[in-house]
Amino acid sequence: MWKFARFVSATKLVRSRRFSTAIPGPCIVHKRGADILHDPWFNKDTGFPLTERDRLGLRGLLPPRVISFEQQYDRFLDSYRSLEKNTLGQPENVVSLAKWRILNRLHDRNETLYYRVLIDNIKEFAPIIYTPTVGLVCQNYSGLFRRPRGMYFSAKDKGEMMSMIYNWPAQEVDMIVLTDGSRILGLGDLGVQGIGIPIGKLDVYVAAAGINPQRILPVMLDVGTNNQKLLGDRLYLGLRQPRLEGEEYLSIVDEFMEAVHARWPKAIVQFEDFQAKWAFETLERYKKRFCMFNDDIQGTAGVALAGLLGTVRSQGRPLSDFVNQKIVMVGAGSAGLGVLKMAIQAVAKISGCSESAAKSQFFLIDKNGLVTTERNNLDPDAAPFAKNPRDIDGLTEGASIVEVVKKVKPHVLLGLSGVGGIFNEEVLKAMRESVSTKPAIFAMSNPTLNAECTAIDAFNHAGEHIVFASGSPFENVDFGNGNVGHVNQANNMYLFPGIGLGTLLSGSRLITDGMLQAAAECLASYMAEEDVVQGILYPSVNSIRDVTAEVGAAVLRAAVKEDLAEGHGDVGPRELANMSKEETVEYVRHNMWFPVYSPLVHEK
Ligand SMILES: NC(=O)C1=CN([C@@H]2O[C@H](COP(=O)(O)OP(=O)(O)OC[C@H]3O[C@@H](n4cnc5c(N)ncnc54)[C@H](O)[C@@H]3O)[C@@H](O)[C@H]2O)C=CC1
Ligand SMILES: CC(=O)C(=O)O
Ligand SMILES: [Mg+2]
Repeated sequence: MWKFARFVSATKLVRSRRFSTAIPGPCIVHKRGADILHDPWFNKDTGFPLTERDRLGLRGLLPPRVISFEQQYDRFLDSYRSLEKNTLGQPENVVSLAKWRILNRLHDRNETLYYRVLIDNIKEFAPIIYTPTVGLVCQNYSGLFRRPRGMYFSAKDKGEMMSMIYNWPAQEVDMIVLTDGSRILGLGDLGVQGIGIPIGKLDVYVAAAGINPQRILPVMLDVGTNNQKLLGDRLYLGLRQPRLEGEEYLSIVDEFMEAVHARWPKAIVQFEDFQAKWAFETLERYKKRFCMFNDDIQGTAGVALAGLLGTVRSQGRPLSDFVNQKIVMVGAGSAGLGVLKMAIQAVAKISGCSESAAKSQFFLIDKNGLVTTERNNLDPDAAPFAKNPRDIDGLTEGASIVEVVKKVKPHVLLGLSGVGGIFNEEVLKAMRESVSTKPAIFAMSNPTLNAECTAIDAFNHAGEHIVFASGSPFENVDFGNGNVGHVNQANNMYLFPGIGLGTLLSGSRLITDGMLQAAAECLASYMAEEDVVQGILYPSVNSIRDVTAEVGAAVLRAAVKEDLAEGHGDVGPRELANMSKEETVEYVRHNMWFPVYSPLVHEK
């Protein structure tokens, strides 16, 4: 079988220069000829040196001229730029899908070049392989489908998963992203088409955390769909049946988790884009049994908390002032409730008060308005955050967003509702009355059209002095007076890669609240004071590998502190425990996979 460590020794050598001349270690390959050209992991296209063409039976299968990696890289970017030029003026969706296609074709053909292009240009390509374009790809998946990527387990596979898991060709898997397609971004139930999300998230894992792409596995758990349009679509590729519910549903997820654990006991499973009820239920069910976390609940919470603490700093106030910040949360689903829970824990920790006392500053709104204890059929997951009518003078059960904002005058208005434009002009103008010197508006829903407001509307209506963050990227806003409104991207992509990598390198078999809190605290303290006072709460996506190294190290050290670190590869728990903070960051950085062509050596 394949050898997996081929790039590790070369990592350091290559990082220092864009195209190093240092020779990386060899890679053993067990195939020859056209089979190599058709394997995107080994394929170098026209980059195979002549000696390698001879050794591997490739002579005559390629045009004679050898093209360097650097030339291939430039050639790809040139064709990408021509595509941009040729599609000028066409509808945005058409252009985005064309860009996704060209990247996807490279991904299918030559992984080394694909990931190199992605890593070097992450800010430009993240919106294509991740939000917002990945949403469009999921919506059009059945039509775009050319070849499978990842694994598909369906309700029809019940009883077979333990053997099916061995159909995956790689011997080792470190990172799995799993979805059931029931809540894809803010786009709802997309059934099997949601596979685009695990694929996109794992691309971010490779780019940001340097997880070896041979050790990743995107997974779709197809338990049916309740999306009538898809059920009636003749091209739909998933099971044509309503979603399984109750014990039937859970037995499928159980079987999958057992199968993964049996083959790869240390693989980390990231649950992604499950509808809220199953997101919460599966997290409680598995978090003490398997190495897993829910990104929408836990990753988002950490990123949002870092942003909320940033807004306190941006007001020039000490972090201890977080306890006095009034926060209106719009959206009581997996993401919104996850954020509330973590933020309330932070207030309790900072102030030393009980969690129930810490709740007083938070107001929760869902599709039926302000959530209070007077609500009929109050969702049990939201119940702990429901307001007692006695404590909300002048507001009643079901009050609208604008009513709550006008009355509370919050420091922060945070949207995780999935409803585009819900922070309308009236709501944004009401934020002008905020008690904060720098009111903050977080429109965190994805993709772009589902954002609660646009950046332009936020600055126009709420004022140029606000702090703004969105889940999908927007351009900074030019006020035309020499000033610019900075747009932050508040997206869990700043945390999940570090959570995964830190856990992997620690060798922990669980992901604890302590490890997640360490990740959030690390991100919260990442930005320098001079940036934060200008409303820059998160680093540029361009520095995502640096952020991930820090976050990964924080997670690893938390695992060591909790005595959960069993070590990874040759590095045992004692060595991990003896590393200083700086050494841990360097260790994490050093273990990031980096794409370069290695000499291929054939072995039978
Ligand atoms: N920026 C980021 O990193 C992340 C963003 N998200 C985004 O957050 C959104 C929500 O995700 P989940 O919580 O998992 O979804 P969900 O479906 O579990 O929850 C949505 C919530 O919004 C509420 N809601 C719906 N319509 C509303 C309205 N008109 N007014 C007020 N509230 C309304 C619902 O009652 C529900 O409580 C999605 O768009 C998702 O893409 C999710 C995770 C991370
Ligand atoms: C970013 C993300 O995880 C979501 O929108 O669901
Ligand atoms: Mg998600």
